[in-house]
Amino acid sequence: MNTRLIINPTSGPADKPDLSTEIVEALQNQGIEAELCTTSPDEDGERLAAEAAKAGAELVIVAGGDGTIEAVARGLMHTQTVLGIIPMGTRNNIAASLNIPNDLSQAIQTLVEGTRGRFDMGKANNHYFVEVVGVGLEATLFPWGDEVKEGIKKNYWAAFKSFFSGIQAFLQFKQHRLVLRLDGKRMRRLRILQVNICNSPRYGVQFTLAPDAKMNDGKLDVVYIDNPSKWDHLCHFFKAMRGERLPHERLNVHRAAKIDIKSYPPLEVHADGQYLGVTPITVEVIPDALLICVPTPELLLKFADANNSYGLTEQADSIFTDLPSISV
Ligand SMILES: Nc1ncnc2c1ncn2[C@@H]1O[C@H](COP(=O)(O)OP(=O)(O)OP(=O)(O)O)[C@@H](O)[C@H]1O
Repeated sequence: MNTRLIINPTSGPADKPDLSTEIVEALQNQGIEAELCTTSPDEDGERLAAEAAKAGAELVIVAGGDGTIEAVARGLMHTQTVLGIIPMGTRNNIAASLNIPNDLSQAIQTLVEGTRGRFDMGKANNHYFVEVVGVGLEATLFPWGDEVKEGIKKNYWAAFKSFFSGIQAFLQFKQHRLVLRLDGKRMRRLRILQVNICNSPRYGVQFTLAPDAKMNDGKLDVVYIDNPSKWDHLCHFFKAMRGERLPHERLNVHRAAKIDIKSYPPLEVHADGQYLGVTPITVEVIPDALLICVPTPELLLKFADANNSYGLTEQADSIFTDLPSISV
C-alpha cells in the first residue's frame, strides 16, 4: 500500500527522545513500508500530506502532537487518503477524542486492525480546525498558555513570568455582551466570559469540555455559562480537566451546524490555539471531511483488557463497525 509517514520529531515533552527509528521499525514489523518525511518549523505537515494525497497515497500516518495532526488533517481534507495517527504529543487530545491509544504498539495495532470512518472538521471564518473554537477569555489567555508550555520546555523563569502575566489578564478580563445565533435562529443576548464551539470532546490542557461531542455527528457543541462569576468559570474548567461537567443552572450546551457570534466590544477568537482575530465570527461544521483510521469496539476491549492507562471516551459505539479494516 502506498503510505507516507509524517513525523514531528519535536512533539511531546522536552525530554522525549526522537522515536523516528522505533516508529519506522515498528511499522515495518507490521508489514507497513512507509515513505518517511519529517516536519520542520516552516513545514507543519499540511503540504506533505496534501502532496501524498495528490500522488495517490492510500494512507498518511502522522506521528506527532495535536498541532501536527491538525496540519496533516487539513492537507487530507476531502480526499480518499486515510489518516492514521500515532500520538506523540504532550496532550494528545485528538487521539483521545478518537479513542486512539497513546501506547505506540497499540496505535500501530489500530492502523493494522482498525477501521476507517469519516469525521467532521470545523471552519471558523476561513480557517479549518479539528478540536475547538474559543471566543473570549480563553483566546485572550492562549498566548500566555503557549509561553508557559514553551517555557517549561526551555526556561522555567520565563514560564513563571508568563504564568503571572496570564493571571493578571484573567483578573482584568470583564464579562462581554454577546449575541449567539444557532443555525440562523436568534438567541437572547448573553453576558459571558467565554463561549466554546467544540468538534471534539477534548482539547487544550486535556479539557473535556464537551464530553458528549461526537466528531462524526455533523454538529458542533456550543458550551457557555451565561452571566458567570470568575469563580464559576474557574470551577467549570477545573471540572472539565477532570472530565466532569459543572452542575450550574446557567451552564448551557447546544448543538448546531452553524454558529454566528457577535459581541460588544469585540472578543478575541482562537481555533485549536491559533489566534484568528476578533468577533464577529461564523463557525460551521464540515461534515465527513476526513477519513481516519480508528479502533473498532473489539480492539477497544482488547486495549482495555491490556490495562493501559489511557482513558477511553465512549465514542466506540459511534465508530464504524460496518467498514472494512485497512489492509497493509
Ligand atoms: N523539526 C521541527 N523542529 C522544531 N519545531 C518543529 C519541527 N516540526 C514541527 N515543529 C513545531 O512543532 C509544533 C507542533 O507540535 P505538536 O503540536 O505536534 O506537539 P506538542 O505541542 O508537543 O503536542 P500537543 O499539541 O498534543 O500538546 C509546531 O509549532 C511546529 O512549528
